[in-house]
Amino acid sequence: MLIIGLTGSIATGKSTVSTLLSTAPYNLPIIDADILARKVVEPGTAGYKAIVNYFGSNTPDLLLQDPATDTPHGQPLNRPALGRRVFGSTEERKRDRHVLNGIIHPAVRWEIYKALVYHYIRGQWAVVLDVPLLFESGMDLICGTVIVVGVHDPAVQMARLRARDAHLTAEDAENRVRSQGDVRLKAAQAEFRGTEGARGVVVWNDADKTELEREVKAAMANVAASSPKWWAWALLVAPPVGVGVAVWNLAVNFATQKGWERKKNEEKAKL
Ligand SMILES: CC(C)(COP(=O)(O)OP(=O)(O)OC[C@H]1O[C@@H](n2cnc3c(N)ncnc32)[C@H](O)[C@@H]1O)[C@@H](O)C(=O)NCCC(=O)NCCS
Ligand SMILES: Nc1ncnc2c1ncn2[C@@H]1O[C@H](COP(=O)(O)OP(=O)(O)OP(=O)(O)O)[C@@H](O)[C@H]1O
Repeated sequence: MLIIGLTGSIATGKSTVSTLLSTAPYNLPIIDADILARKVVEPGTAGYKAIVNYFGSNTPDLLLQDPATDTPHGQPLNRPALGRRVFGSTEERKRDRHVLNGIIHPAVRWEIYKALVYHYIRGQWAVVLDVPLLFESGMDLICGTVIVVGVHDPAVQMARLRARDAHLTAEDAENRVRSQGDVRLKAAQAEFRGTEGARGVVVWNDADKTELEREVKAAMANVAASSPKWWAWALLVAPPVGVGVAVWNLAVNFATQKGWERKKNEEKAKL
């Protein structure tokens, strides 16, 4: 089964692309890390308790105060309020973001592994792993292909974010954009994996949605040519070969990650 990692930066169009990939003619199953990140902090979960323990004492509006949303396990998290605690570039925000990631990411990773096994057993030829922090969390290691959805112009990204999330102030929106790496760098990292053989693919989303559909079609033609369906089924009926190929992929991705880090360090040293 081909694991297609889908990433980008905030509001660059990942969800729009994953919606396209989940419908005809692609019909791919989607594992959405944002959805899982909500599930693992629902009232009553270990993640919820850890967040309330750490952030509760100095975030007065951490929980929603609306009786309509109460559950038997407690009041749900007030996500915009938590977002104000963790998005931004001050040391305090970075530290709090690190703590929140440390609570949520291991739980999300576990949910992702469970979902991958489920789709593998069902004989899917490919599955899309929609993870905003794919590179940062190291999950690109397990992906046969990484698709980065990017926009060249940060102003377009900001305008789309503000239009979609009207409840965010300009400062909130700036903080969210600054909390994620530059999407152009992520695009370069995808290309570094190798565009031939579709290990890394970049979908630029500066124009309208029709153009985006065209970009996605071209990207998926490239991916399907590099990893045909018969190959996924061959791996399913011969598990030892499947395991061998998975180990080989991991090794290649690990070497590529190291190569990318070396390249970035060399570029930094030149400055
Ligand atoms: C802080 C939270 C509660 C804010 O929730 P809210 O509903 O307002 O935003 P939402 O979850 O839809 O996130 C919107 C976008 O922000 C970006 N983002 C989310 N978390 C992070 C993070 N830790 N670091 C950088 N960017 C992030 C992603 O692009 C995401 O798609 C929430 O984002 C969260 O729990 N983040 C930590 C978990 C995480 O890293 N999720 C990303 C996938 S694992
Ligand atoms: N090509 C486009 N033209 C116009 N609007 C677009 C285009 N692509 C996406 N959008 C809009 O931009 C907003 C952000 O897109 P989307 O939600 O897909 O981004 P995302 O990368 O998944 O964001 P997040 O990281 O916050 O989850 C949405 O309102 C979407 O409808």
